[in-house]
Amino acid sequence: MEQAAVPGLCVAAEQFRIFPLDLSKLFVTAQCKAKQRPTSRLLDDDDSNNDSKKTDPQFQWRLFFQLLWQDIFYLLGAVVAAVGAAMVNIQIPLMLGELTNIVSKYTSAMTTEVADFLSDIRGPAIKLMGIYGLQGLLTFTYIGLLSVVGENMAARLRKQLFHSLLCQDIDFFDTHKTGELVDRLTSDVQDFKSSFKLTISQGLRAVTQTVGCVASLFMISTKLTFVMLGVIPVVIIGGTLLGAALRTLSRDAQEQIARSTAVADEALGNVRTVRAFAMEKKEFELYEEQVNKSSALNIRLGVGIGAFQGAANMFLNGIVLGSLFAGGWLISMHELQAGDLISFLVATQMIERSMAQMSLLFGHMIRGTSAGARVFEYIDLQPKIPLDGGRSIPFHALMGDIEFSSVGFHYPSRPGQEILTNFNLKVRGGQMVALVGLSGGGKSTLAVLLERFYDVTSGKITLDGVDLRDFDPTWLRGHAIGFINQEPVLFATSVMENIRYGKPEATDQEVIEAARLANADTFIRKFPKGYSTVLGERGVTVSGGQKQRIAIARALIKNPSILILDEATSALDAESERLVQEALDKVVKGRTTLVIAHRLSTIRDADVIAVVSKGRIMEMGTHSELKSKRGLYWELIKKQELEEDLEKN
Ligand SMILES: Nc1ncnc2c1ncn2[C@@H]1O[C@H](COP(=O)(O)OP(=O)(O)OP(=O)(O)O)[C@@H](O)[C@H]1O
Repeated sequence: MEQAAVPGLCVAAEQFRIFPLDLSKLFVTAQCKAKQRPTSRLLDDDDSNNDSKKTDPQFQWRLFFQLLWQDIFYLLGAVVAAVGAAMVNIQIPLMLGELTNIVSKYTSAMTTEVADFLSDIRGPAIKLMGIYGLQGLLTFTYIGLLSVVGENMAARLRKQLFHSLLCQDIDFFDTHKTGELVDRLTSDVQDFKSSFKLTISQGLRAVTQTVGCVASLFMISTKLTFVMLGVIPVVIIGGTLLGAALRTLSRDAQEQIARSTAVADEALGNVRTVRAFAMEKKEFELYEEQVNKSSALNIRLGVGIGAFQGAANMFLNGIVLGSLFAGGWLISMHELQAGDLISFLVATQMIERSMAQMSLLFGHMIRGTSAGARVFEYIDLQPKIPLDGGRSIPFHALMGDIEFSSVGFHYPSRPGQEILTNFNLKVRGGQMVALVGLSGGGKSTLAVLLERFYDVTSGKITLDGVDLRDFDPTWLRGHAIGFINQEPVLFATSVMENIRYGKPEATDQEVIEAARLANADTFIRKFPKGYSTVLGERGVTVSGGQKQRIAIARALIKNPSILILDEATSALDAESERLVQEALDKVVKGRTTLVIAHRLSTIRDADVIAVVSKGRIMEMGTHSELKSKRGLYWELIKKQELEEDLEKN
């Protein structure tokens, strides 16, 4: 009887190598991953960042099931295969016990016939091989099917979310940082997908295995099982307390990493500003400070995980030793066989592993559902101004008459600050109206209202007598109005594609025509690859004046009836300004044009000049009329002349 335990122990040792229990993963992967939101110099929070005041979004099961519905058969297949694999797994300890009993029978000196051994072992060995094979097949099936479901779901989520974000009102982008939105598209979708896959695969397996193995333990030996169950509460309490402390530490460490990443992100993203202010050393010091804090926290976490893992391993090995001791005692009393003890030990290991997985999964599930809730929140968000739908006027019939009638407006993000109050302005079709005035008076606001980036809060704006809100916004922005501002943004693609952005169906010839009209053709042809030259990120590889003329070509290619020029030349040097102004003079002819200008010299030829201050028109007339009045316009002229004199000297 004493000899019989030896081969059993060898099998047990093999089994323990199959199930290594790496507890460090429990904290590293289950930790609450802090969202890496830019913290702007770590101080954060202006009125545009009101996230901290918002409550956490709720997980929306309706959207979740809608998302899954298309892959329901794959999902059901995966669930069945995962549960099947777990049930097959439960058989393994019992089969190992059976094999051990046969092996131990031949360790006694009386039975040494090889033929007998082979015939005894053949049946159980083939059965175990079959079980291993089936388990492998089922594992392959559920992992494969879950990958299909998970990836399909993530792709659908990303597409729906991106579409929904693109459709949001402009005021949504006033209050949400780009980094946060990109974060939802990338890491939130990723977190949601991974935790979904893990919950289905490992969660179902772990629960089934735990229940099945506990039942097996009772079947093998009720006495030994009760001894085991007696120590489990101690493990759970100890593990929970230590685990909670380590999780907090882990979360702090993650948040600290996010903080240091935000510093690097901001510095690298704004490297030109950093260079211009010679702030490299300061930025490095800021980053160094954050990285040092993060490294200190991570060292503490590492030491904590080491201590926990050491204690846990000691405890788990103690359980093995205790089971061997108690089991051996039962064997000596002929109440248990060596094979049963092996079955018991392997089943115990399986339960430990399954429980460790469940605890790990709990963290994943929390993280996954909150990531999913954040994604669903924006998918479900409806914009107030739709992207399309409404009237349009054929190009030849559009007169371009614009009227602001008693318009009142405040930006949705700042309800307390009235920008326009009872604002009235009439622009006849084909007329050029210039808006001038002190900074912050509301000139650009008039332009964005005309583009219907926002809706007026009172009064109305009409185009050819029709309320702007009745028009199809896509037609309005895509065909009727061309907008050129001080800092146009170009995309990191070829010059040809950048201009074609204004009219996706335009031919190469049309693009070249638009570039010619915008005085851009000559310099584009001088680029190494002409119209195929790829511009750098945000168009940084062209000069300000060139960028502006490409932007003019892009606006012109849609042949808009109305042009809005918002300080289109104010960021340029004298020579570039001359070239751009020349281009603009050509293109404004025959179009209703709203010019917002600081340089009064550029708007002398405007049909009407309106002086805007504090959301109202203070004076209106031609250049010479306003000049002779010696009012606010005259003051502006004097101020500008003074500034120009100062600049020259
Ligand atoms: N997106 C926005 N959200 C909230 N407030 C805004 C927004 N854009 C502008 N404002 C505020 O509206 C007011 C009017 O700004 P607007 O840009 O229309 O003035 P402006 O006359 O064009 O000034 P400038 O000549 O300096 O460009 C300012 O007080 C500004 O701070």
